Amino acid sequence: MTDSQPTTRSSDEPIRVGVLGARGRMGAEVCRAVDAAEDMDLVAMVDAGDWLFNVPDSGAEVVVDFTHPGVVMDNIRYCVEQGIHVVVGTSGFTDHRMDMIRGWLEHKPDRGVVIAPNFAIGAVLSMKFAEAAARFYESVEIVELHHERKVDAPSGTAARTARMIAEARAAAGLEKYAPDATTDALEGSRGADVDGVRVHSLRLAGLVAHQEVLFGTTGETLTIRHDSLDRSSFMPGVLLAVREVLKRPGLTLGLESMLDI
Ligand SMILES: NC(=O)C1=CN([C@@H]2O[C@H](COP(=O)(O)OP(=O)(O)OC[C@H]3O[C@@H](n4cnc5c(N)ncnc54)[C@H](OP(=O)(O)O)[C@@H]3O)[C@@H](O)[C@H]2O)C=CC1
Ligand SMILES: O=C(O)C1=N[C@H](C(=O)O)C[C@H](O)C1
Repeated sequence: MTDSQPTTRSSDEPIRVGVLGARGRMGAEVCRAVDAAEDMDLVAMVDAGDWLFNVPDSGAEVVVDFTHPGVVMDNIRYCVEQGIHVVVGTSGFTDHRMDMIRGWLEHKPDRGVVIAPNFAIGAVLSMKFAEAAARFYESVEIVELHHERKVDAPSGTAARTARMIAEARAAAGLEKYAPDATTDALEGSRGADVDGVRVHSLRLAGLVAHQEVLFGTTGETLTIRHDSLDRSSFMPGVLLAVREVLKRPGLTLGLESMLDI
C-alpha cells in the first residue's frame, strides 16, 4: 500500500495482511490464522533475507511483526513510512522505543501501530488482575517461564507486568521495593530489578509461555498464574489487533483497550 492509495476502505473487502518473521514459530502460526480468517487475505510472507519491499508491493494494509528485538524497529519504521498499519508482537519495547514510533507516526497521523507484549487473552487479564492487586500487598515478585529457544529475558510480558505493578504501587504510596533483608547474595539469585519489582526468568524445554505473579502480606499470599500451552492461544488476539488497528490511528500499547478492560 502506498500513500497514493485511499485512507478509507470498504468494510466488505478482506484486510490485506503481510507477516514479518513468517517462517518463525509465531509467524508461521499467524500465517495459518490469517489464511483461515474469512475477512483477511494473506498477501505477503517475509522472513530474514527476504526483501522488505515485497510488503508494499503486495498491497498489504496491515503488517504483523513477530521477528526479533534487534530488527523490529527498522521494520516498523519502514512500514509506517510506506503507510502500512503495524501490529507488533515482538518483544523488547522500552519507553524510548515507543517515543520513536510516536515520532514516526506524527508524519502519518491516520496510520496505527499496535504493540502487544502478549496477545493471549488470559495473559492480558492476568496483567490487569496483578495491577489491581498490587496496592493491597507489600511484597511482590514475578516468575516467568518460557521455552529454551527464547532469546530475551525477562520476557516482554513480565517487564510490562512489572511496570504496571510499579505504577500501581507508586500511586498507592507503597515503597518502590518490597521488604527484603538480603545482604549476601550470589549475583542473579534475586532476579532482575524492573522498576523495583524482582523478575525471575526460567528457560525449560517443553514450556511455551507462562507467568506467575506472587503477592504477599501478613498471613496470606496471592498467586496469579497464566499458561499459554500452545501458540494458538495468541491467535484470537492477533486477529483482533489486525481488525482494530485500522480504526486506531497512533500508537496503542496492549490489547486492554480493545477488550474493554
Ligand atoms: N506478543 C506476543 O503475544 C508474543 C510475542 N512473541 C515474541 O515474538 C518474537 C518472535 O518469537 P518467535 O516466533 O518465537 O521467534 P522465532 O525466532 O521463531 O521467529 C522469528 C523469525 O523472524 C525472522 N527474522 C529475523 N530477522 C528478520 C527480518 N529482518 N525480517 C523478517 N524476518 C526476520 C527469523 O529468521 P532467523 O531465524 O533466520 O533469524 C525467524 O524466522 C519474540 O520477540 C517473542 O518474544 C512470541 C510469542 C507471543
Ligand atoms: O518468546 C516467546 O515465546 C514469548 N514472548 C513474549 C514475551 O516476551 O513476553 C510473549 C509470550 O510470553 C511468549
